[in-house]
Amino acid sequence: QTGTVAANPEQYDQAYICPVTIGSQTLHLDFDTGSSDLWVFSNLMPSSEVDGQTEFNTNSAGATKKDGYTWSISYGDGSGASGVVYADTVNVGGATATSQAVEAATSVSSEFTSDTGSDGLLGLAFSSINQVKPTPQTTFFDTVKSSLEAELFTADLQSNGPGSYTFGYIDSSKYTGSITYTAVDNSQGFWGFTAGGYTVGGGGSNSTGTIGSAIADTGTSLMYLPTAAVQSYYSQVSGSSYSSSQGGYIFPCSASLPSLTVSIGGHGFVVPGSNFNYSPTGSGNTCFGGLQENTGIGFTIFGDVFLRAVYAIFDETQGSPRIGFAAQ
Ligand SMILES: CC1CCN(C(=N)N)CC1
Ligand SMILES: CC1CCN(C(=N)N)CC1
Repeated sequence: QTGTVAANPEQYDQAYICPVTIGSQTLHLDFDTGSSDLWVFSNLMPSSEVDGQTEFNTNSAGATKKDGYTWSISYGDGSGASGVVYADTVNVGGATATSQAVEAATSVSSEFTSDTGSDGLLGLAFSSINQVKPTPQTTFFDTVKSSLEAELFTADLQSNGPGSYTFGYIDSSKYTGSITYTAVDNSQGFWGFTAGGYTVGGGGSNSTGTIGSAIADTGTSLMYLPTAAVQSYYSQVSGSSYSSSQGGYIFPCSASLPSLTVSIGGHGFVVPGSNFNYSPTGSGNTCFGGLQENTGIGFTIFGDVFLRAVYAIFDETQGSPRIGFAAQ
């Protein structure tokens, strides 16, 4: 089997939300290659924590409670959720898991309550970091992968318009040139890979540094690189500065933004300058940069700002996992 589903950007491309059918309900979930739990708003939550989201009905005929199973998850930005566990049929664009662990929330943090476009998350990192106790559950991809035409999924994220995720096949209309594959280190549960050198702007203002280990993360909006690369980038953006009040680099919204070329698997991938204007700060006609320092996160993250510039293939067809990137 295969699946194809639209990836709809929230405001400022902050996250990508996809329709998922669970039993007879359709919920809109944030697909996240940086976590491994499929959790949903549910009828078990206090109404004070729900602001229009669709609630998974744990009383529906097809939902089977997994007695004694609970979950609790917290994300890098301090948000979090917790609850209990059911098994139900989950269909993502035609790819169907007949008995998938669906983590029904009994409580969510305010960040999720106010994220009115999202009814929960669908984790696509490795099942080794699933947060269900007493027994971790498999991700949707792990549950269905043996039944897919090919054991892979792909991400084509777009700005301000629908992109797509596919399960089980590569859509050759989504990229140009060839796919460059590189090995994945999943020892921490993420789609980890090694990135090489970088160049700011097309003018050959070559860098001397290399980026090193990184993760490909659809659930992170921005791109977080080592300080040296970030300082090198913003040194080419006139009027840019680090704003402690905004919590990152900002610049005049009218600034001309250079591209950033990153070498992965020996191929240079170009992120256009426009990708690095993330959103207005709301003050002084300054804008918040889509490239920020990785200090404090503990990971170099190739988030949506990078992933919008490529077609990404999350591939387990070779036995050990690999990730592929192609220009688009
Ligand atoms: C390493 C962190 C990256 C951001 N996260 C995520 N997309 N769920 C949390 C883990
Ligand atoms: C990876 C997750 C981080 C937390 N999120 C949020 N605050 N809306 C959702 C995505």
